[in-house]
Amino acid sequence: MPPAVEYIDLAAARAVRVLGRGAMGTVFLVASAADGDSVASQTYALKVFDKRSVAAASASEALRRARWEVTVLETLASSASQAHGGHLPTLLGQAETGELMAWALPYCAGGDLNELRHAMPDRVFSPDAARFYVAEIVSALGDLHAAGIAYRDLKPENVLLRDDGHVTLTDFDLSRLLLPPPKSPSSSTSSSTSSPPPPRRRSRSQLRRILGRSESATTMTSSSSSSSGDDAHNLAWFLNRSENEKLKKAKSARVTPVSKKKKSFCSSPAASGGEKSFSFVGTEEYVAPEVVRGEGHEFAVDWWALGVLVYEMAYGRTPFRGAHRRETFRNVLLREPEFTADSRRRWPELVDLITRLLEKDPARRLGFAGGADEVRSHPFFAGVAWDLIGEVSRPPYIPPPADDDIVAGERFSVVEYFDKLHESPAAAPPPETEEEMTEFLPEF
Ligand SMILES: Nc1ncnc2c1ncn2[C@@H]1O[C@H](COP(=O)(O)OP(=O)(O)OP(=O)(O)O)[C@@H](O)[C@H]1O
Repeated sequence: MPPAVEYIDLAAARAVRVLGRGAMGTVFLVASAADGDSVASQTYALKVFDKRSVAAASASEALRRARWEVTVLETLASSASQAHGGHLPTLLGQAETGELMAWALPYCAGGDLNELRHAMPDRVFSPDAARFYVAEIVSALGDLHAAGIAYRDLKPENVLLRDDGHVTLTDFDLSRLLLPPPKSPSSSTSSSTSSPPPPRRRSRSQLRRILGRSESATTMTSSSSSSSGDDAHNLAWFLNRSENEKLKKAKSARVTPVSKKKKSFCSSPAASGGEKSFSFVGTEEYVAPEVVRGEGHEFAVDWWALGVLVYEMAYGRTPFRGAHRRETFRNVLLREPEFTADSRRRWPELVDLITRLLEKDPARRLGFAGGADEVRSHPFFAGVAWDLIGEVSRPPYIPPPADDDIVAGERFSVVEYFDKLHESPAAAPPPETEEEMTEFLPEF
């Protein structure tokens, strides 16, 4: 792990390229010339929120959200819970000026799990490859939950691959601090659990408003329903990253209707200390039924999202996706995931894992009672050396060594990049309108 640093001199930060853009900002690959031990001599990802990029009415909320992400990363840094292999990012440093807020994270050279899936034959992972990645994600979620953080945005695009091929979760602006789950003495099954407190359901009209809020479909490119062949390890063409960029799926639509106007059905306890959150956030294909229903939710939403993710890894599509949001949510509430007869016969443990994670009643869901330990003890993971995961297990795919750009490519100033955007407004992305921003704002 690179050493933690506390301060980044933004004026000196030189970027090799833009790694990605999201609702919260632009992520740069920074690889400045070596000048000692400072962060400026390292290669790292710098996430930058431009305070000028949002409409004034939304600026304070957006800034609060950026700060929240840094707070979560700081919480992780001070948490002793990363016991199973360090699959959560290390906050390397941060900086803030009048215009920009920035924080540095280790650079993940291997892209994300969604890109990698698209590089697979039939766009699905073999059960062995899936087991490797899912085991590391379970470890990451276990560490997060132990730190009292519900992730609430698990999806393949947020699972990044480090240069050693192991995974790191990213994007914590929708995360929520809750009371950590009590330690379970054993990995008991969910059937022995008590029921959760009485749910606070949405009224029928509130539910109708949510279901009817948008008819736009998410963008998914893969529709294969066959399971992986044994050649899923053939990743040769994935090494051609520029080719792979063309296949990158558009980010799944996020669901965060939390504008002030809509708070009537987003009432929540305080940001920390509450055992449940009532806000309505996530990405629609991964959102758990209790979130759609407006019941209080907690760590179990992450185990639901894991079930969706495992299904997608195995089948090349998410299990509940409808033609539009209303249909997706209806499917989440009412439909059971479909499995091919072939996969039931060949990989019964995988099918059982998905079925138990996609249990609609959170109190009966795998992981609800016994947390990550309960998930780890599922037969699908038989043989996984949990204590050594991240150290000795061999990733199915190792990204190529640092590209030439990092070693000798041109650099540009991060500060000037944003200044230029605002000098020539035509080149700048339009500021978010208040309505657009309401899609992104987490409730605090
Ligand atoms: N540490 C990293 N290493 C390499 N690439 C990264 C890293 N962090 C982020 N990226 C790239 O930048 C993109 C945007 O990052 P991220 O998802 O954190 O931003 P965001 O603004 O929070 O996005 P969202 O719209 O999902 O909230 C990612 O999809 C990924 O491609």
